[in-house]
Amino acid sequence: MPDIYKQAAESLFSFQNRVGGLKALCLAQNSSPSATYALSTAVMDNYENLKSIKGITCDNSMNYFHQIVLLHEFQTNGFPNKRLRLSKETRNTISFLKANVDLEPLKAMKPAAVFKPVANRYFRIFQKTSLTEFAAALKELNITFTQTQFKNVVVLSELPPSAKLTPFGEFQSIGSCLPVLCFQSIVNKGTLLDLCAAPGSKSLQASESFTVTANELDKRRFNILKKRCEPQNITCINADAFDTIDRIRSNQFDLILLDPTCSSSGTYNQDKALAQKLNVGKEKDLEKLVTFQKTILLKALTKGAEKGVKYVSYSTCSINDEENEQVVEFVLEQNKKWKLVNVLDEWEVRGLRHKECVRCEEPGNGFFVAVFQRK
Ligand SMILES: C[S@@+](CC[C@H](N)C(=O)[O-])C[C@H]1O[C@@H](n2cnc3c(N)ncnc32)[C@H](O)[C@@H]1O
Repeated sequence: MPDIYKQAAESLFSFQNRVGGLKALCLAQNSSPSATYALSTAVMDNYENLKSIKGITCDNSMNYFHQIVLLHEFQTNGFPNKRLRLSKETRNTISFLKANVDLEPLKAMKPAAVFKPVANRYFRIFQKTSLTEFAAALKELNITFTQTQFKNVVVLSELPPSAKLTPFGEFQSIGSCLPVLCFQSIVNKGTLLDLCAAPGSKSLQASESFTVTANELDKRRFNILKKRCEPQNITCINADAFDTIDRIRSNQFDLILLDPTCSSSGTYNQDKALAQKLNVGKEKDLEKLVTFQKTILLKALTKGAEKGVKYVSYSTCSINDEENEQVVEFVLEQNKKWKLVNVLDEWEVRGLRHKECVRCEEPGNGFFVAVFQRK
């Protein structure tokens, strides 16, 4: 058994430092990535309670997140068994907590009062999954689910060990599901190029309707993408999206999905205090990020128009106008061959100045999607 406590602490620490999305960071861990993700998200749900415990090192350091993870474990199962192969850091953190923190209030809290999820826990059910089988599996785990407005996206009452649900679908937030749901509402088949694809959630979702090619620049993230996507017959390319766009052949792709690196400010809005403290999305490199987003989208649209692409989606898990509507306005001004297409009428939250676009403003699941159609 690997030391998932240290791995979860590392993932949460990197997530806080905006190295990447929590899911991708956990999946990048060497061993038991799914268990690490389940633990990390459970800690996030419990974070408001854990951070109020007196005596911990409140400095947002790796050590702080290690303490938070172990407090969560202490509260749910007791401190990890000494016989497990725990790292020196985990053993030291347990000793620190035992010596410096009053653990009694944690023991006294009832789990029901403690586990108040901050963000909804979404699950995307595969199209091939029978709802009856899925419901039966959840019943066995004592978990309930509620349907969203999309028939294959549900909210789970709590997070089960992810391996138990692997046959039925994927953990994927409703915001992250939106780009492919938008495409599926316009066309029902075709070829799709996902330009910034790792860790592969949208490529996997898209592969249920389209023939998908998934492109990723970062070698480490590409390896995760490949491991997840190749078994689903998705072609994976490890290259810079700018080069891949240059290599598109005429009529090779009907659709381009562009979900580039962003500030991830939408994933932080579940903890307003933390977001403000970090000044998420308003940091000095926002400008650099926006330049990248504008350049790559413009290139995808320009080449796409030449090579017969019919639709391009642009999405971010940011809630900033600068990374969303302003990027859309910039490219529409620069390239007159494309127009915005109205998507998902039934989705109520729309773009700030463009009712064609969709936004998700739910805490922790902030998202934006625009779909362009070739005129
Ligand atoms: C927001 S994440 C994509 C998430 C993914 N669409 C999913 O749903 O799982 C952005 C990805 O773009 C990749 N990326 C950044 N610049 C790139 C480039 N120039 N070419 C290809 N991929 C790039 C990053 O490494 C990162 O994996």
